[in-house]
Amino acid sequence: MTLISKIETPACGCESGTGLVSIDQALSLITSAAGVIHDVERLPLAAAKGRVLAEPVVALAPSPPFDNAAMDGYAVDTRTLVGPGPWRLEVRDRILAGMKGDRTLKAGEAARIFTGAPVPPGADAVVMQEDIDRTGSGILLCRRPRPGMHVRRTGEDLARGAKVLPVGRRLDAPALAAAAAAGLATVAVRRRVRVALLTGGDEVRQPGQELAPGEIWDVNSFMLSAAVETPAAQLVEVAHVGDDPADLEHLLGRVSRSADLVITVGGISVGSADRVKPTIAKLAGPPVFSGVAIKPGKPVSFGRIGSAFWLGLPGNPVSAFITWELFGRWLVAHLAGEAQPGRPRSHVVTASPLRHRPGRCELRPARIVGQDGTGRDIADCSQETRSAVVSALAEAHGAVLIHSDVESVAEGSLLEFVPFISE
Ligand SMILES: Nc1nc2c(c(=O)[nH]1)N[C@H]1C(S)=C(S)[C@@H](COP(=O)(O)OP(=O)(O)OC[C@H]3O[C@@H](n4cnc5c(N)ncnc54)[C@H](O)[C@@H]3O)O[C@H]1N2
Ligand code: MOO
Repeated sequence: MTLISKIETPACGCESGTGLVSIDQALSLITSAAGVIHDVERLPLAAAKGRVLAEPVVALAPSPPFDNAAMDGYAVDTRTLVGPGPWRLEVRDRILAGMKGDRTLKAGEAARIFTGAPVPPGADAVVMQEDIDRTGSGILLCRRPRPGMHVRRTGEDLARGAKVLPVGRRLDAPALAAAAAAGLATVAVRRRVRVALLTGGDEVRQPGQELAPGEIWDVNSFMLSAAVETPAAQLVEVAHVGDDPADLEHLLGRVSRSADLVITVGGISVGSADRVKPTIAKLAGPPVFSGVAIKPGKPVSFGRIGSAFWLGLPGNPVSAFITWELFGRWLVAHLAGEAQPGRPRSHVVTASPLRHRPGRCELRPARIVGQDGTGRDIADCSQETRSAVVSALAEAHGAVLIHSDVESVAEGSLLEFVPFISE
């Protein structure tokens, strides 16, 4: 079902007796719980980039709307070229893109024509200007053109009424091109998913502030704000809360009334200061899942708070980023109504042998460093994933997936690759 599930065999071990769910179980629990946000808005095409269609796009007119030249050259009627060539044709008319071009071509005539200009009545082919010889006021054709040559036929791209884009299609550049070619001025799209991002911890200060002993600069709010905000998802609140559970409870209660998705970062592990899960339990009862057999990111959890969904990411920045990429993007794509959430599967070969401690499936940040002789990407990564090493993240193009039961990966082995998305 998912890009991960196809490669994750039952022997993977993610499921085995750990009290944690597998990656695939987590994705499927998210899919079952997260319904599409049904609110729809109509936007001008220019404002719809990255949004998800709530109604199909249907062509209002054929595209192209008239037969037109695919090349700069001469419009001719192949039916009037009798006998063996060469044929001399007198050039009448000069038809540029945007002109009517409605004068009928007569036998023995050609019309000068430019790319995109309407092919005049009577003509059935366009000969490239490179393929003729000019002779005074005429042209000399040495080779017989094929009927239809270099003519873009009315409706050959889209017929009137053709279904161009389905509900659930994200309006990327090619989809916007298709909607524009279909003649739509506006499109019906889902409203943006409203996301609240709550980071935590008394030790966290803003970059630039002086650090007292034991304090660190905030990484997560910058990293996740940048990752979360997309055309389909809108950050409605970014807030930091200290370790006082009462503050967290108050904030969660408030943002869960205005957001569709509340993301907490940190405070989700087992320490006594890790107050997110008890607070969520107090406010909303048990989560849908609490912990995934994945490294990094084991404590990642998912559930509800009131009418909002809750995604609890671990505080270690690498763990937070990987779990966002894997589970957060999946969740947002479902809420946004994307018909095909997830990303195309891809595989890479490893640049060097890898060691792995069996237990959890690992997503190890990796950098594409070249291609092998068969064109496959070669991924380089370190011998371990360290969940607080942010510098490794900045160098990575994505993460390789190492199965939980694997102890070593030989150089050149094929591994699934999860690219990091930058929008
Ligand atoms: N006894 C156990 N300890 C831990 C376990 C465990 O199973 N048993 N799991 C470890 C794993 S795995 C992870 S991942 C972390 C997750 O911890 P939390 O989600 O509770 O996160 P925190 O403790 O709040 O923070 C972890 C780490 O990240 C730093 N941090 C937090 N916020 C930020 C921020 N905004 N910017 C930069 N760095 C941040 C924080 O200072 C900590 O160093 O738990 C392990 N422990
Ligand atoms: O699962 Mo944690 O993210 O390894 O540090």
